[in-house]
Amino acid sequence: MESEGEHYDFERNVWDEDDYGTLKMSMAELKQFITKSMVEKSKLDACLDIFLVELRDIPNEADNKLLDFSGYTGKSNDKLQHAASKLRENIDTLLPGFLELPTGSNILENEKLTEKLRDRVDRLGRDSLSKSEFGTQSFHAAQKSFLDTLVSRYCRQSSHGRTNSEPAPLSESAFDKSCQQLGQFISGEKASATFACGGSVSIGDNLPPGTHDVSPPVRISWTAKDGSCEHKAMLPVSGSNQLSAEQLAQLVSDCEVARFGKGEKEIVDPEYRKAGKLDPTRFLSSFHPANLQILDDVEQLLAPNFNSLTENQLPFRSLKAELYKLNVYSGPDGLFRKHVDTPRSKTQIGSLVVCLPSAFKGGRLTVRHHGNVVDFDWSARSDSVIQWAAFYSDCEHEIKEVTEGHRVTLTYNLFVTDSGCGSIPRNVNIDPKTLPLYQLLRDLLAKPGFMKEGGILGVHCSHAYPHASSQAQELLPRGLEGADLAVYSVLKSLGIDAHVLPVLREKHDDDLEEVAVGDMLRFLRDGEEFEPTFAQIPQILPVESDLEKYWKMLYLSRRLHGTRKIMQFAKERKLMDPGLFQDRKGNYFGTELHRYSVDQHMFDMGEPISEAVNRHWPAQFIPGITWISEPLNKEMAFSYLAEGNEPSINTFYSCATILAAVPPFDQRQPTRERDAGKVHTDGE
Ligand SMILES: O=C(O)CCC(=O)C(=O)O
Ligand SMILES: [Fe+2]
Repeated sequence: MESEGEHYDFERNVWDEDDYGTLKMSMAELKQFITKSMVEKSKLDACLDIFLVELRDIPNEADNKLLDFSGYTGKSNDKLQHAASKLRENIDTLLPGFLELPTGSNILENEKLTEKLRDRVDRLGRDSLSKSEFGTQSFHAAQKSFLDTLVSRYCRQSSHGRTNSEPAPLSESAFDKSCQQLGQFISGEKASATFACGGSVSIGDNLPPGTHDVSPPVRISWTAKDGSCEHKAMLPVSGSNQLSAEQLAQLVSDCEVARFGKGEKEIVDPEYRKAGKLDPTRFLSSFHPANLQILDDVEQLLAPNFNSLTENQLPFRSLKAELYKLNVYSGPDGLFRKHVDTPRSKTQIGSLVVCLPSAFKGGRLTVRHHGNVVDFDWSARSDSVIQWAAFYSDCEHEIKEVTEGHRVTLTYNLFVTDSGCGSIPRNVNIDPKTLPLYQLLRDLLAKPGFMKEGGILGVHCSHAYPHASSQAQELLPRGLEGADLAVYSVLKSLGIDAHVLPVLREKHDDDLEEVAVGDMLRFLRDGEEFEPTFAQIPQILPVESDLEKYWKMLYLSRRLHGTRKIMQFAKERKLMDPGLFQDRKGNYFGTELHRYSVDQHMFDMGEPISEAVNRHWPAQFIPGITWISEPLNKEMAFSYLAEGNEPSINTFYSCATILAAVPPFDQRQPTRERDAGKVHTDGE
């Protein structure tokens, strides 16, 4: 590592204390030169790849020697010539003047071009040119979506006459502030992103045993006020059923006046709380939140186990709900003003309110936490579904006036218990719109300046998951917890393509960086031109027939060597905002949640990381990510034996991330108000 004050010695390609006069070129010129050179290289490679894919499908007598043109005879030769003329046309389109060929001459006899073709074949590796793989390599949906986002951002930024690196219209500081705000919201033990959540369950008759997401009508029985007899009611009250309407009225009249705690005392004050109550000693209900997975959902979101995991283990924790009261808030003026519930014990973490199906108007529940607000307005569907909300104990909340009907709720105190049994991940029934994060993200995406041309948002998972285990594919994203679950389901509900993917923790390619930065520094000092070097991950992209798009895909998936060092150099010499190179910085993401593997073969110690990644851990390089949280929980990704002075084991680690492809502003879905509904977090 270089410390402050050290400098780079051009001649010896090392950093030392010597100083080095004035620079002939600026960082901006360096960047421009590199971009131009990489763009040209990508354009040429795009033309060559498209040609090679065509060539591969033409029968050739010179077995497998793709570039031995004498092996193509008869019809094959016709096809070859056709492919060649297309190659020529493509090169003339993308790189006019490059070929310097007289019209009519044969492009395949051009030395410069055949050399480039041979280089390209070598680079791709002869194996990958074998029929089955080259050009048709199956591409994961996630990779495709991120590549598309990158390409579209690149096109839109260049067509607006700005360079890639200039800040988007939202000023850089405003953008950073938004991201910071988002980051604070989702990290930390009691992240604001998850202070409350809610959902709904529909009602059905004659359900098969084992139904978890639909509830039968709810039966309630209670003792009369004077204890003389038992009454029963069924909710919802069906329209024409006079009898059940009377039963509901009976329930309301059998309630006692609800009190509330003020200091040490429990008092009655209809200005502050106007409601009826039944204590659990007086009633029974057929409803239990555990039967409908409500408790599991709440547990996954509000009570994940923080930082208490050993590697590769499933989190165990459990949430218990204790029935506290049945309450009725009736029109025209039932209400409960702002208050915080009194925790019943140290292990209580929150409250659960379940609103039984009974028609009413008004009665909105508002929950607040550190300046964030979530509303639960249940009136619209109050007659037909069960609706619920859960929130942390320290949240202030209130119920606005019920203007008509009866708002019947069951309230529960939520406790955490030390151990439970590991739960199998499943679909979550929480409505993302009820999550505090929903509003924040929706508002952010509604700003034209926020990622105006689209972009990629990266969030490191804040909980530990066995993301490199053999069960990882089944576990995630369904088993996401707390803030991670909130981020993922809110993004999805806002129409943003999000995926849980591993990101490689990198060791630096110091040798490569050193050589590459030497070239860059010589350019700065003397204006000496050079060929930028880069890593290519994945080695082969699916060859696009859309030439424009394909070369851009190649360009953006190439990682420039020397980026890290040149940024450091610029920073030390205060040359300019090293952010100019920021958009070339990026990370390697697994194409899916790979299972940890060990390769028994011996490899060269000094081999570039990209080679190891291409061989062991199918990945994609994604530059210019906007990270909004720090990496926390790493797991081993892959290991291999490396041959150096002594053989050693080289291990790479990865972290689980949620990666989101944010479309450009004009392509974002306007957020329609949707019904509170089920969110599938199983991928689609
Ligand atoms: O019914 C509700 O929505 C909340 C009730 C409540 O806040 C309470 O009982 O403490
Ligand atoms: Fe309350």
